[in-house]
Amino acid sequence: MSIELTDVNKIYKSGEVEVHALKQASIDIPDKQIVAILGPSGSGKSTLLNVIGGIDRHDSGTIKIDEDMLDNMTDKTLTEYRRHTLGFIFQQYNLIPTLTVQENVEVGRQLSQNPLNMDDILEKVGMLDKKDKFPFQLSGGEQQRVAIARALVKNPRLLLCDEPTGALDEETGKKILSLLKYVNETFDTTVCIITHNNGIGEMAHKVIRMKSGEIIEAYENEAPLDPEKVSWV
Ligand SMILES: Nc1ncnc2c1ncn2[C@@H]1O[C@H](COP(=O)(O)OP(=O)(O)OP(=O)(O)O)[C@@H](O)[C@H]1O
Repeated sequence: MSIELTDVNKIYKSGEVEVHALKQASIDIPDKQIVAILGPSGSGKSTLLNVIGGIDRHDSGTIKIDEDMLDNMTDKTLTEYRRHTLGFIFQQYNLIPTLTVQENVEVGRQLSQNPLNMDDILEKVGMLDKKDKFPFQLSGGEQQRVAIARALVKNPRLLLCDEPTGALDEETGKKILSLLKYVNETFDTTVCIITHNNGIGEMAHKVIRMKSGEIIEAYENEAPLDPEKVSWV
């Protein structure tokens, strides 16, 4: 799934104060790539992901996802787009504490018209043998695997990840990155990863660097590193 942003602006207003969270952002993300979005806190990374994911609307400019323009999509079409095309993964996993692993993943499956087989996905993320456990019985890395399974079972063409390893230690974080790479290669999923960790840029096909709402740098990596080999900062 390819993504093309042209001169995208997003301004948040609270009272008299305006925050220009995205300033004339233009970027191409080719299909089937892993993209790392880097930048300091408040630089606009989540805003960029949220407008691409149709969670938030941009104020001006154009966003094209494959051949579809998000700009004038009705709320209904945007909901369909989020439901059928996207998977989201967050730093805090957002699992439902009263549901088992299997039941949490079932929530994702129910949202899709074209879901993948639940046990296959649980096996691929290494959680099949723990499918009857509750989130509190799992480590952070295991909970993130379940969150990835919940996103993947929908069979999304685009996976949007906001600090997916932010709560994890280096060893576990690298395992999660390896899983994202595996997902990208196995399912041809385009994967966008927001991170403070510059090392994650080393495994991406493309790196986008943001500062104060602007995309200040974007480059392709000739030879993305294996996730196990990236530096961890
Ligand atoms: N809903 C909102 N209402 C008002 N201002 C917002 C809102 N969301 C974000 N902002 C502001 O927009 C700017 C960009 O925020 P954003 O969350 O996109 O940055 P970020 O790079 O993802 O930061 P972090 O790494 O801390 O998550 C910040 O100044 C933030 O305070």
